[in-house]
Amino acid sequence: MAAPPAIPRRGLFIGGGWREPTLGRHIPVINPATEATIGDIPAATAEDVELAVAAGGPVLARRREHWARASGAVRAKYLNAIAAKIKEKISYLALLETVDSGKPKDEAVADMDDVAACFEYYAGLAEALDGKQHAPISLPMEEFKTYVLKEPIGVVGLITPWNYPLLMATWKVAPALAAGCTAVLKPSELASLTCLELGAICEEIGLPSGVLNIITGLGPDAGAPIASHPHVDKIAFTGSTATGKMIMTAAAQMVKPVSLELGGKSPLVIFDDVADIDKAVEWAMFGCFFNGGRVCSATSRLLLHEKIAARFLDRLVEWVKNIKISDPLEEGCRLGSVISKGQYEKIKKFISTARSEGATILHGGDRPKHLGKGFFIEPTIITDVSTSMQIWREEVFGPVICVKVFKTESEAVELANDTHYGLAGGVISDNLERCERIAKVIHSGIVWINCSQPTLVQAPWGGNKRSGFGRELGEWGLENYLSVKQVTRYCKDELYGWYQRPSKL
Ligand SMILES: NC(=O)c1ccc[n+]([C@@H]2O[C@H](COP(=O)([O-])OP(=O)(O)OC[C@H]3O[C@@H](n4cnc5c(N)ncnc54)[C@H](O)[C@@H]3O)[C@@H](O)[C@H]2O)c1
Ligand SMILES: C[N+](C)(C)CC=O
Repeated sequence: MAAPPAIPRRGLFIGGGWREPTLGRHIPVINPATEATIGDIPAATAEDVELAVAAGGPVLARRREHWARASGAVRAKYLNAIAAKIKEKISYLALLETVDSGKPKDEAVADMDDVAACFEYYAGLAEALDGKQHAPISLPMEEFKTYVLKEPIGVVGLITPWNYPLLMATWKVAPALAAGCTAVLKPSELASLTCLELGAICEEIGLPSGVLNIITGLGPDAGAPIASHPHVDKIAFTGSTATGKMIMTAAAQMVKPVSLELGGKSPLVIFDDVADIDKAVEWAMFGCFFNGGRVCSATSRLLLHEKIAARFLDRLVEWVKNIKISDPLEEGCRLGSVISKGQYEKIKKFISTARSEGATILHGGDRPKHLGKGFFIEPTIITDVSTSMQIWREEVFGPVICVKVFKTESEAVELANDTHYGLAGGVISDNLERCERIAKVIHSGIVWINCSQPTLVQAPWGGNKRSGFGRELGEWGLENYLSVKQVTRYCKDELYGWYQRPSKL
């Protein structure tokens, strides 16, 4: 088993340096796999948000202007330097995230790889942005010439969740900085350690002070003041639909743009023509048990064609029994603990409600017998589910999959779309025409064919309906932080000639 990492004690990262929170409060950091308190993080309040956003006053404003006016190529140098430092510290950061969140060490390493790749990708887009400035607009007249500038939106507030702590922050920080924005990042109070280390990395590479500020603390105390701050020009939020609504309400008071990446209850439809059942089973598992199911896009509603349902479920149970559930620092762990006691209790309640509503717990549903301590829950498969049940309708955000059986393609589509959410969906079939047909009619921002969950930094990410709006990643991620300015010039020597020239007296 890997040795637990040393936990650094950090302050808030404001204006390029570290500060104790104004009110001196801290939040304990609990390793959810051992229940031990391993450190603490600062609990910021509105006073600290004020410092991060505005208290730098004119000096900070000048620095921000400097960052905004720097060429994309200059900003790219800093982003590449951050990526290089992440790579240098990858094992340490991964271990830190493992003990902070309970996710398996191997998954944390993969996340840190993605973090570095995301900074590198947006370094590339920052450079390319220089070449896209002054793009001419074709006009049907000669007296005007128009071009377009893409300018940073300004100061952005980035509020992020605990499921992929540093990666979800990076999806926002990297494009925001690439665009020339300055940012205040507020990670989740349940997993902030690696985001604070990002502050240390910014310090090490000499990122101009005030460009990225990192405020840790509780949502209502440290997140809400960012959302409602008059000098924060945009909010990018990833988290629950309930919090997303509050953020949108606060931002609306100042007509502040928001992008919202919210929850999901995504379907995975599996047809009877799959020749290789094990291949489909593995994707179904990846879709809902990877990262302990704490994935916004988890395909947590499994739809099985009636002809393969029994065989598929037998095989799924066999595979699931084979998952190594252990302290996430152990070699080969594939399911760690959930994030907190609160989340553990919430997931147990989902399972007991499903049981009391008449569903069958086909597998799992409890704490694994070999683990006496820590917030562990077995991978859980729930069958005999009806569409009115809570387990079908609400996001669990844990290792719990619910199953329904269908007879026809149209019934499968109807069930797949039977949700207020619209983040992702998947279809597995050996008939590619059928897959393409279904990809078109699933109401979601992402559709996977013959797989579930691959996430590519180059491709757009985001949802419809109550899963939010706006797209992260790819060029869409950069556009989130850019404002488009039209510049139009009148270029004839003569008068425009609409009004009559007064006579010269
Ligand atoms: N769509 C996506 O890409 C995506 C990705 C990851 C997670 N998620 C969603 O995130 C949720 C899980 O994350 P969570 O439990 O951390 O969500 P959450 O909504 O509880 O918290 C998210 C962030 O918002 C902050 N916050 C809470 N109350 C606030 C308030 N009143 N004002 C401002 N900020 C506030 C929290 O401190 C945290 O930093 C799930 O619903 C999941 O689906 C979505
Ligand atoms: C996209 N992903 C899976 C990395 C994060 C969503 O929760």
